[in-house]
Amino acid sequence: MIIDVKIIDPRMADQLPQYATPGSAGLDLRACLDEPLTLQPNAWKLVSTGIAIHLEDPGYAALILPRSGLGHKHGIVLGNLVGLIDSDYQGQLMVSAWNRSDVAFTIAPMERIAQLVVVPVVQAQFQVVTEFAAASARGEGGYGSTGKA
Ligand SMILES: O=c1ccn([C@H]2C[C@H](O)[C@@H](COP(=O)(O)OP(=O)(O)OP(=O)(O)O)O2)c(=O)[nH]1
Ligand SMILES: [Mg+2]
Repeated sequence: MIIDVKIIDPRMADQLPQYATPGSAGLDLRACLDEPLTLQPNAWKLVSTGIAIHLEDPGYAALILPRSGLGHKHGIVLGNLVGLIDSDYQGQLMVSAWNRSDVAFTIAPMERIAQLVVVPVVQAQFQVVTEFAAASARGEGGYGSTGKA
């Protein structure tokens, strides 16, 4: 799939998001910073990526997800937990970097801080009913109704 990308910060021209391996699902996003950014414990900051994408087709969206190494080892996750990029969004991709740890962490300029996953999307339409046509095995059960183990 080809996605239009706009380079907002010229430093990103030769550092566009890439799949690290042939089987990667995520494209690493870099922190387009002028200087190192220190996030104190429990601080969060919106970080520019220096690029914009336009998916255009409403059959796609992109998700911004944490990188597992940064999240697990350093507590650097996302302030919005998951970022959803709409197919019609044309602005700069932004990463809400949140230091959920109790140790300060410094993000270096151009460091890979999160990853972008392009996913298919179905836009649903609602049809109002008073009863669902067929009873399911689950019915209204939820929130652990099937037991613990
Ligand atoms: O981590 C993120 C999340 C969102 N966005 C951009 C793309 C997305 O299409 C737009 C709106 O995001 P969302 O719909 O999640 O936010 P909202 O609070 O509902 O804002 P809006 O009223 O603009 O839809 O912001 C980012 O750049 N990074
Ligand atoms: Mg929205």
